[in-house]
Amino acid sequence: MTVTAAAAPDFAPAPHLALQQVRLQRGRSRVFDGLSLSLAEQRIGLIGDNGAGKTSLLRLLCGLEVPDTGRVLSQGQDLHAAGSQRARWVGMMFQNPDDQIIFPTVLEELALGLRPQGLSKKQAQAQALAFLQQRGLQDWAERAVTSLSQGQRQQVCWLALLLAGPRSLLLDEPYASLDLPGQARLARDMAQAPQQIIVSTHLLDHVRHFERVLWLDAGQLRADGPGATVCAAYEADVRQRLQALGD
Ligand SMILES: Nc1ncnc2c1ncn2[C@@H]1O[C@H](COP(=O)(O)OP(=O)(O)OP(=O)(O)O)[C@@H](O)[C@H]1O
Repeated sequence: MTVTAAAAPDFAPAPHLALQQVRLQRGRSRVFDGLSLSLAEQRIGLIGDNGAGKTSLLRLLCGLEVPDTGRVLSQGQDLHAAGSQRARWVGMMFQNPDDQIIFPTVLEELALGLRPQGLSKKQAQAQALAFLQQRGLQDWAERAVTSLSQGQRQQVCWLALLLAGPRSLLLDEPYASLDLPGQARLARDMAQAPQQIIVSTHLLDHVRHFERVLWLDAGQLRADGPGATVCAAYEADVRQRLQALGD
């Protein structure tokens, strides 16, 4: 059996997420105050300082945060009204793998993402095993997630998302714990994935070549355009701020 990630994508030709006048309060922070965005490109980067709102934006886009006012749409449909169908539209790889992984073994975790496609537990586990075998990772199938390093757990999260194959993949700091080979593997997988990918990162070289990068600054869109242009503008701003501090 050949199992490719996202083997049966159900996305329309142009995956399209959108925020309409979104206001979001998290704790005491007013994170977004009327943010509107249309996200149609295949590769979108999110950059900006700590606390700028990158994770909050990704959480809104996958339905983990509900806006206080405004709407989040996927292909024109309200994300929050979609219920369980949402898992076929968007999936997120968390910054901290322990926020994502639910099951004790790698195989069970990977199989979970296939269940929304209507597969039985047995069918899902068989597909997940075939997927691991194709990648030479069959030894991982029965391994306890707790026995994996942080970077290996992050890899499991990526594989689970890739296998589940929603039409938009949201990655929050996916490179944070990966070694250099792991980063290269992830970049290669991303380049080959047919889905829309939105990735938040502080490692600008991973998004500099993207067709679109958003620079978030205190919940506002500071710049929006081709990766090379927006990354250069952010770097220049950081240099200027450091100079002003006398560093
Ligand atoms: N669980 C939470 N409860 C309350 N406020 C939060 C919570 N998580 C984030 N915030 C606040 O929301 C704002 C945006 O945080 P967010 O995590 O989206 O930023 P970020 O750009 O992803 O930062 P980083 O680069 O550090 O990951 C910050 O002011 C932060 O203090």
